[in-house]
Amino acid sequence: MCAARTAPEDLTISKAFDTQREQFSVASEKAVLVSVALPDRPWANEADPCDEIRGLVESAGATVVGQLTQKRQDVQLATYIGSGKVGELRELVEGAGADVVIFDNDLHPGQARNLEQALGIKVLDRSEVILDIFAGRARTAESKLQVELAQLEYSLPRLKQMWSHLSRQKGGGIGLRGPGETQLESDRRLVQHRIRDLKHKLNEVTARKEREVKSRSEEHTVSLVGYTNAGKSHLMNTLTKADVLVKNQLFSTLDTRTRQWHIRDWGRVLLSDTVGFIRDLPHHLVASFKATLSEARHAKLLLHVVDASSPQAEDHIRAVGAVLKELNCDQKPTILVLNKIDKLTDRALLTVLEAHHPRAVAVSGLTGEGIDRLEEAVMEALAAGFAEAEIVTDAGNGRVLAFLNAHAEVYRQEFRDEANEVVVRCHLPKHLLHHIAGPTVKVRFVEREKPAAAQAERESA
Ligand SMILES: Nc1nc2c(ncn2[C@@H]2O[C@H](COP(=O)(O)OP(=O)(O)OP(=O)(O)O)[C@@H](O)[C@H]2O)c(=O)[nH]1
Ligand SMILES: [Mg+2]
Repeated sequence: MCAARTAPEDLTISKAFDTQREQFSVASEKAVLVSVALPDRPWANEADPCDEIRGLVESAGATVVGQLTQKRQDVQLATYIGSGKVGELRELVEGAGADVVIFDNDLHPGQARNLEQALGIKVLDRSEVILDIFAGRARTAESKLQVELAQLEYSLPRLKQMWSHLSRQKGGGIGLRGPGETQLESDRRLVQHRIRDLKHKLNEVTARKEREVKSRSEEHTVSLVGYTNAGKSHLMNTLTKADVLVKNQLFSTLDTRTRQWHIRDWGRVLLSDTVGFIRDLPHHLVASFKATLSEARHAKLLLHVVDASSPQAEDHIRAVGAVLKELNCDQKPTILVLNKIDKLTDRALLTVLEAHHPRAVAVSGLTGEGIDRLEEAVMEALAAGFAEAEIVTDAGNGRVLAFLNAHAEVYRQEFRDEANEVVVRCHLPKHLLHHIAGPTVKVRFVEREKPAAAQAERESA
């Protein structure tokens, strides 16, 4: 339920939110990175443990001025890293004149607060940086709502830390006493109120999107999913001759784009490009982006794009698998697309990936290599849910004839006057067959026939 909002509350919350955005934003700041390996969260790249967080921080607009790494058996409750390392970090921060420390790990609000007290500058974690990038890139009303919701849900348990920041900046003490405590309570209520309001708005967007997506349920819908920067948007442009944004940065795409893809000998497919995933994607973001991800959730087929030239390709495949599971998409027909093969200096890496994923298709969105094999694999996968059929029914069975004309690809319709029946030769989704079942309907499965239009196109080529 969403209570009616009043204008002044709106004003207050947006101010509080702006302050919080400012606190969490790292654009044009000098950052020191910290990456901690734990037994259940080892480094993806031992040779350069800060590789990914550096990419994220630079994508957010900050400059990296130093880094600190440590392997630990467990987390130090108060400050995540031990007191010796905190001292080392303080020296690094002072020496480099840093404005912010960014952890590649997720911190509890109390840990961030304690670290800020010890270091004297702001301390952010990986999720906050990802949220900051999303906030900076959100362009449509929908993605702005989604990002704001994710940020507020993330910030709610951290409001106290935010207020201690403000009180320190204003020359006050660190602890929250008296009026600060009251303000904290009222902010908490405002944030909760705004969260309810945003959820309500987003539920409406999600419901509308689901209706739109379902109205295309008879179409061949295919979604590109994959790790951020894997080349999804580039592949979309190559396949559909579209012109969507392609950039060598993390999270270029935040909104879904759908374009027509004409596959030779098959026909039209609707291809969607969507937001990229990353390991440990903040849970709130996945939940908030449900509307944007609805194309992927309802697609008949997923193309899981991976940057095969990355030494972390297997980690990326696993991380994407985890997000797909969270979206209940892990049982969907999926083709693994090993992209950027033009970039591979050592083709042995591709051989290893292909050995692990024998059904994967290797392509280059850049040079077009392998695209014909990808088209074949897509046709094969889409055809698995379809049947070629010859359907015989009474000539007067208008319901079945209308249904077939609306939902199937009808090649021929032949009336047999002597038997007063009609034979329809068509291609249709198997799950629709039960809609036409009845005592006067006979279905016979036959060999696939090329669609007339595709056949003509092939002959003229
Ligand atoms: N060499 C090479 N580079 C590629 C290929 N495909 C994409 N790229 C480059 O990889 C970078 C990322 O490409 P995008 O298509 O924006 O990646 P994305 O998966 O859509 O990324 P997000 O939207 O951020 O999730 C760009 O610099 C592309 O030019 C490829 O096949 N080969
Ligand atoms: Mg993209």
